[in-house]
Amino acid sequence: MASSVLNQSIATGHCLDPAGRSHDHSQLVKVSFRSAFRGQKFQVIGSNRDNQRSASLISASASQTPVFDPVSTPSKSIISSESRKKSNEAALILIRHGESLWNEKNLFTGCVDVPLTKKGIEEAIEAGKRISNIPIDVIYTSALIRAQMTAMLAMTQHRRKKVPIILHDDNERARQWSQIFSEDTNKQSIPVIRAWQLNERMYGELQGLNKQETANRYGKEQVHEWRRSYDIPPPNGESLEMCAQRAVAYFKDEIEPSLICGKNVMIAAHGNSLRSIIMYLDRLSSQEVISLELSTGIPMLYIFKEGKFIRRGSPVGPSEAGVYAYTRNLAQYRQKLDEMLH
Ligand SMILES: O=C(O)[C@H](O)COP(=O)(O)O
Repeated sequence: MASSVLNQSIATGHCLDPAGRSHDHSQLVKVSFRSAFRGQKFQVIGSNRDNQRSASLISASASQTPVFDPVSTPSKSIISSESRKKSNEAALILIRHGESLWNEKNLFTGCVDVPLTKKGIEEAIEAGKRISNIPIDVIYTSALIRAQMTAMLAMTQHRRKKVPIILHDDNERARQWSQIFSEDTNKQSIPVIRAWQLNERMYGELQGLNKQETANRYGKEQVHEWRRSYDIPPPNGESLEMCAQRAVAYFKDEIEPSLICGKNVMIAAHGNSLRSIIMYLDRLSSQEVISLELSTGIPMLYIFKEGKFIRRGSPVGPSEAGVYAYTRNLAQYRQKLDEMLH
């Protein structure tokens, strides 16, 4: 019986990515454990905070240089390992969940856990087609079903055909009972990490109210202020600033280390938790973020390279020959996928 022993070691603050390159992360705890993905050694990088258990999870063996992961074999590699190191980059895909049943009813949703509508399901599948050629090594979702549905439905369209598997590591039994006993199956899996920190902003006493009726009752300006100001919370709810304090902190502490180690990440979350993360990525002011709106189910691509986030726009469908969102590395990944699949 595979042990899912969690061996915890305080690292020297270095994360070794799969290619053996070390990245200095002072104050980081490197925790490695044989997880539910038996046999596949995972390197769990997380902040030194007491929430090590929710530390980022990156697969240490799934791929060497993630952008070339699924089909690269040394003989076929069209980029020398040296230039790979130089060109090491990571893709970050952000996607707001598809339309939910309460979006359809125009109700304030916040942290109420409602599923997608049929249209939302279709949006998630369409989003999956748009990112079907982009490498994904780990997926983060909020703890809410509408984000998890969006991620899983989108991944049904991915051409690499790896299987996204939601990690259940809330306790030792959950870890033990969700173990996988095949190395090959592990390699064909993508860990999905659920994090409440990525939940939609908590809308307090507006949750469940109709947005139009609320505007009629309290006035359009007041509702707009609650919905789109930076630091004014709805009654007993979270302001965007308060949402950012948890969502951006989680991104920096738990997700960014995976990107630094070259892992390609998808985050499926919510309008406001993603607005707060984009505010960080694009360095928007509290004034600029007010006008930032995210549509449901539209993927946005960033490239993380040399510590910077470069916004690449929203990838159009896989059929387009040369989409502006792709970088050279991503175009080569797509080419290698084509070779593998034909
Ligand atoms: O929580 C909700 O109601 C929506 O997901 C986002 O609402 P908002 O666009 O009013 O912030």
